[in-house]
Amino acid sequence: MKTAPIIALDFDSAEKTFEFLKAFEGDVNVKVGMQLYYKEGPAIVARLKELGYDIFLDLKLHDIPNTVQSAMEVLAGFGVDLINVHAAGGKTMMEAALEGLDKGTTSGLVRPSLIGVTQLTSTDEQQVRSEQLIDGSLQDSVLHYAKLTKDAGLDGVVCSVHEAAVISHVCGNEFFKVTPGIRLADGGMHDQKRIATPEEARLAGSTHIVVGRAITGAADPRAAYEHINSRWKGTK
Ligand SMILES: O=c1ccn([C@@H]2O[C@H](COP(=O)(O)O)[C@@H](O)[C@H]2O)c(=O)[nH]1
Repeated sequence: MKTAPIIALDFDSAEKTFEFLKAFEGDVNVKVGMQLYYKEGPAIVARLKELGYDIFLDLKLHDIPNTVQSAMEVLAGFGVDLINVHAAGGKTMMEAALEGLDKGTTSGLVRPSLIGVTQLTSTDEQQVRSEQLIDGSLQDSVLHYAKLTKDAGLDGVVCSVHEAAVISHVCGNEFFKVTPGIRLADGGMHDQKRIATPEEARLAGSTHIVVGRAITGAADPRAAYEHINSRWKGTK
């Protein structure tokens, strides 16, 4: 997947999605999440692919290993570039996901990169302790999931910018650190807890940033994208 920001297409219809994308060429990366996928199904992925976008299919699979393996075998046929599971599903589940992807990547296809979600960027320290009953810190938990993900043979993780540097240190620079929760300094947090700016993401060693509302909710989404991209790349 290209290193350009990944735009989260959190829309409720194909119509709104393609209206939004009129301002963008096929050279941006896009993310199809649960809302759009559940509404439009595999057809939305096929249409985006035809238009040349690099696609992150963000369905965050989390089930027993056999189910995840079978689902991944199907999803491998979609030809997306990046796909994910919840690391909390465990090492065996992640290995099964990889096996499913390998099996479903038939000739003419390239296996999508597979990443594990560590702790959602909407989760904070307090929730980790009181809701998940984890004794250690949130960073320890994220790092633990990152190591588990690497041991399972995956290509990287979804984490926040705040954990990217320590994950690079332990799992290597090449290991994907895909970081949502990106906000401009004057932007609202919405439901996110572990936010950071594009500059902070670059300096922390994120390999990719995922940006939704800071672009899709902007008065001029194309200008917002260019602004975020230049900060991410360090050209402004
Ligand atoms: O930990 C995670 C994992 C996934 N996401 C997804 O990224 C975007 C972020 O949208 P914003 O509007 O920029 O907040 C959204 O699609 C989430 O499902 C995440 O935020 N955190």
